[in-house]
Amino acid sequence: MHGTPFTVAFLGPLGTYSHQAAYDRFGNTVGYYECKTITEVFNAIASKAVQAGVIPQENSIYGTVIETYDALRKQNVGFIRGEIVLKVQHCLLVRGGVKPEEIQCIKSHEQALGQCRGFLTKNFPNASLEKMASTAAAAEAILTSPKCAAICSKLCATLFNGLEILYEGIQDQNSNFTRFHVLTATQDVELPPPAYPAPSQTHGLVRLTARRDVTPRAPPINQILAALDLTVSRLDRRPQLDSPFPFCDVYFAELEKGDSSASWHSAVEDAMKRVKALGVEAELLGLW
Ligand SMILES: O=C(O)C(=O)Cc1ccccc1
Repeated sequence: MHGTPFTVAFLGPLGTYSHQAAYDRFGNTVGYYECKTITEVFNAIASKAVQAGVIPQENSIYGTVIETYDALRKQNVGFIRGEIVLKVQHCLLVRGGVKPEEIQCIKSHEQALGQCRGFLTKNFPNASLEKMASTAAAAEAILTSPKCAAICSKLCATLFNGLEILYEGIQDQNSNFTRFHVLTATQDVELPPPAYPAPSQTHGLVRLTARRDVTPRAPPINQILAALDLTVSRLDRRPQLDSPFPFCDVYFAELEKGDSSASWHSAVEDAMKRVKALGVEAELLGLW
């Protein structure tokens, strides 16, 4: 008898950077499940329609992927189990034969539009910019919008018949990397081993919520970080949507293991206990 094949959700369609990142990690050992938005990837994991998902998290030029952190504010959002870093080289694609001077609009994912802002301002100051759900969705859309171009990967020129590359390497810095998270519904879902040697666990993500409606004298973030007393390698902040007070935030502290030989999991659990003793909510969103 065959079990359910291990299936990985990603922001589709085929040809997105998320697809490439997922393939780099899982290769042809798993089934794939295309989603239309990043939020849909989170939903597919939470509803157990898939066993894992790949989510873009940050880019070295344009920074945080906002939709990802907004989703990470929810309860039972899944658990981060790994990361994939992908080198990103953007191309400008058009329908075959379209000249640069004919381009009136440029479509892509907001991250890609942001990563190429300098190029777009210099070369297409009058074109309108249209945010799409993904880079490959933009490539697909220009098949039926001849006056538009798409920012996407070179791979899309092969995947979508009738498109050609007008410019290559158009992002504002030659060095451009996106980091993706591998998510499962819970910590105990068994992941297929990566083709490369699995790195030992050195990262953690903790969500920190100081609730002024519950604890009016909620401590400021510097006191919360001092109580964590671990290396915080990255800190993100998004508005707390259900707070009756304006300008209350949720913080996401990415932790990095130091030299200590103690168990990383228990070091993070102990740090969370110190934070909770201040009356602050601390939830573990990932260990990898
Ligand atoms: O739209 C895509 O291809 C994605 O996977 C999101 C994204 C967009 C731009 C750079 C990295 C990831």
